[in-house]
Amino acid sequence: MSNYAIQTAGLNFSFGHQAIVTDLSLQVPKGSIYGFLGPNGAGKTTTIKILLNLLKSRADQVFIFGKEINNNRIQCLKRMGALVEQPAIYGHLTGKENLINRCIILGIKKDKAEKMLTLVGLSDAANKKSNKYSLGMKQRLGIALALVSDPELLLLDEPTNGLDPNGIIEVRNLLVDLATNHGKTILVSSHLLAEIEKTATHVGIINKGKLLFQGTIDELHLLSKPMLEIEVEQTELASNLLSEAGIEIISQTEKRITVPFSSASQSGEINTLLVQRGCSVSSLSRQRKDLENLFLAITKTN
Ligand SMILES: Nc1ncnc2c1ncn2[C@@H]1O[C@H](COP(=O)(O)OP(=O)(O)OP(=O)(O)O)[C@@H](O)[C@H]1O
Repeated sequence: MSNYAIQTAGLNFSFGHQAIVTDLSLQVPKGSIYGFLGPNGAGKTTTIKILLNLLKSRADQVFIFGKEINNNRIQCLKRMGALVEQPAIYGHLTGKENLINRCIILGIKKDKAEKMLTLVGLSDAANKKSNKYSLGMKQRLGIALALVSDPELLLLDEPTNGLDPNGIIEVRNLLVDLATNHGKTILVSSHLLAEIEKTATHVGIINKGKLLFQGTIDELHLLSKPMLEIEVEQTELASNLLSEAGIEIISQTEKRITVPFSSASQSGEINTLLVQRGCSVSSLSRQRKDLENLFLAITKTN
C-alpha cells in the first residue's frame, strides 16, 4: 500500500521540442495539503493535466494511490476531483441546479447536491443564479462540483486566482476543513507562497519544469537560515574584529553588518567583543528570511 496519493517518478513532458516538465518526482502524502508552487509558466497546470491523464505521460511515471495511471485510468480518475482553470459552471442555472446536473451525469443521487452546498458554505445561495455569484462563491461551487463524486484526492489549479481577500479566506478555510474533517488529500497550485503557507502541510516548488524543493512547511522554514544583524557605528573596525574572531561576514553596509546567527549566547559574545574594543553597537537583531523571499531566492538561483 502506497503512503502517497500522488507519486511521479522522473516525469518528463514536452510540447513539441519544448521540454515543459523535466525529471519531476513528486510525492504527495495521503491526507496532506500539498502546495504546488512555482512562478507563471513553471509547468504547474501542465503537471496537473498530466496527473489527471488529460495529457499523456509515459508508462511508469505517474502513480495515483500507488496505481500506474495509464493502465488504471478509470480506477485512478474515480478517486480524483479537479478544478483546473475556470470552473465549468452554467451561469443561467442556480448553484443547486449546477450540482444536480453533475449528479445526474455521474449517476449519483440528487440529494448529494444539497450536501455539497452545505460543505462549501453555499446553502444560503443555493437558489441564486450562479452568474450572480461572486468569484469566491464560483470557486467554491467549482470545488463542490469536483467533490460530488466524493473523491479522496482533489487537484486545484490556482483556486484563489483573482479572488479578493475575503474570497481567498473562504477558499483557504474550505481546504483546511476538507483535509482535516473530511480526510481529503489536496494538491493546490499557486504562484504565491504566502497563499499556500497558511494552509499547506507540504510544499513542492518548481521552476522551468524542475522540482527545486519538496518537503514539509517546517523543512522549508529550516532552509531560511537565521542571520544576526549588527548595527554599529564603526563598521570597518567591527568587521575586522569579527573576521579575526573567525566569524563569517555575510554582508556589510555603512552602518550594518550581517553574520550567521548561531545562538543567543554567541550574539552576547559578539556584543561584548565589539563594545570592549571600542565599537558603539546600537542593536543586535536576529533576522529570518520570510518565506516569500526564500521562495524568490530558490526560484531565482535556479
Ligand atoms: N498547449 C500548449 N502548447 C504548447 N505550449 C504550452 C501549452 N500549454 C502550456 N504551454 C507552455 O508550457 C509552459 C508551462 O505552462 P503551464 O501553464 O503549465 O505553467 P504554469 O506553471 O501553470 O503557469 P501559470 O501560473 O502561468 O498558469 C509555458 O511555457 C507554456 O507556454
